[in-house]
Amino acid sequence: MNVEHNTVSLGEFEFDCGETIPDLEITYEAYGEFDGDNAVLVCHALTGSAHVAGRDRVDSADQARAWWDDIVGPGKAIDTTEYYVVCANVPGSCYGSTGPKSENPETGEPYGTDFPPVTVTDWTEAQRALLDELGIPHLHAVVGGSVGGMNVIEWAKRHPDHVDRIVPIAAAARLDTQCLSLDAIARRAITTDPNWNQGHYYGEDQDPPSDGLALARQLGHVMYLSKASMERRFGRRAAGRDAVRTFPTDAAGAFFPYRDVESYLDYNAEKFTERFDANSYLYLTRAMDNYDLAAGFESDADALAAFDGDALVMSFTADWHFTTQQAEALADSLRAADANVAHHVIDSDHGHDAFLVEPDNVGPPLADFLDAGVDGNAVTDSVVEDSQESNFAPVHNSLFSQ
Ligand SMILES: CC(=O)SCCNC(=O)CCNC(=O)[C@H](O)C(C)(C)COP(=O)(O)OP(=O)(O)OC[C@H]1O[C@@H](n2cnc3c(N)ncnc32)[C@H](O)[C@@H]1OP(=O)(O)O
Ligand SMILES: N[C@@H](CCO)C(=O)O
Repeated sequence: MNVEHNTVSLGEFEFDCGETIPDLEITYEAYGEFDGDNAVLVCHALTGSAHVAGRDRVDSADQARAWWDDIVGPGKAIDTTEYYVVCANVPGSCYGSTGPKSENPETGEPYGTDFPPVTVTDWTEAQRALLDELGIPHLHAVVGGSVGGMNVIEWAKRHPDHVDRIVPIAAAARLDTQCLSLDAIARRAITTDPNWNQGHYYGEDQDPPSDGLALARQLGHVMYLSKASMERRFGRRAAGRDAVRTFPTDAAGAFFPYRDVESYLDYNAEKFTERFDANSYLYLTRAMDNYDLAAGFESDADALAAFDGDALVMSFTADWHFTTQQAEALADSLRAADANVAHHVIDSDHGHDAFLVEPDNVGPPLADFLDAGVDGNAVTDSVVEDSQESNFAPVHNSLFSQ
């Protein structure tokens, strides 16, 4: 697979908030050959990177490495022998693009929390500027999951003439209140860690706020799983004898079992603190929380009114972070905007991260949609019940199925 891995300087960048930095660098990866009209932009999720595919390419255990390798590659759903696939690390992140841990050229020190607040709009405009730099005026499609799906719909809102097809997966026009509250608690875990130091913890003699970041991630990780899958996978059982608690407990606490689910969350949180920057976690969760498709317009449909391409909205039945009903509301707004829309509901009990780990379910409709739009063979359009009390099961999925 032909892969470019580069960091480009986009020069002075004005953020949505009005602040500027003298130079925004964007790290991106591109796969395949550009033929003028085959570009597909992939938008990564909260803690993802530009490294969307090619698991064997670098020796790293980082979970953000090749995070959609089952979906992107030669002969895969986003076929790199057919499409020129670009994925860029978003501003504010910590995987190469400029963010809080980058050096502020004015001080020679890391920006820390002097870095301007970032929004999903900033990510979209940075991607637009990157594509200009790469000589790509028009996109065949923009695809992304989770907050990457918000990034996708922001493309349809801001650059409706620059993209033919959009695929927001496990996404919504805005986060619900429960998720906002969990994100706020997660940020509090970071900012109350004594090592956080108002976001200036990058000195050689300083430790990062790893305890706060680990807690924040554990809250996030629970949001990405479902009640049923956690029950099935861990139940109430105690962790194996080899499991090691990663934080101290008291003598009374040691009387009770260290549970398998705790071990799982602890292990993954520790791994996460090795790969992600706490300030970036603050910045990117705020961008996600702040996102509101209707901002500046009367409604979501108004915000999307200029987009008349094809849209494949994909959702998962057990995703409570971005529910199937929120996805249906987004699909309805796209329908009202006269786009060709299919809402493909995947019956899965994995939860939100199903978009990362169920390539057999995600791949076929995605591949067929990229090829033929909403008329693609594996693309279905499900009717979703309106009620908050429903179990989100699709009533039928026949409109576009064979
Ligand atoms: C674009 C992006 O989204 S990049 C970020 C990717 N997503 C995340 O990081 C979200 C949180 N992570 C996850 O949900 C998962 O790790 C995923 C989605 C990345 C992968 O899911 P799966 O393939 O099902 O992995 P699974 O959850 O089984 O295991 C994850 C790790 O926990 C370990 N683990 C599993 N059970 C236990 C347990 N009881 N105790 C301790 N560790 C455990 C596994 O050995 C594995 O370790 P490894 O990463 O060192 O190989
Ligand atoms: N688990 C994914 C999706 C979060 O929305 C991530 O960490 O990026």
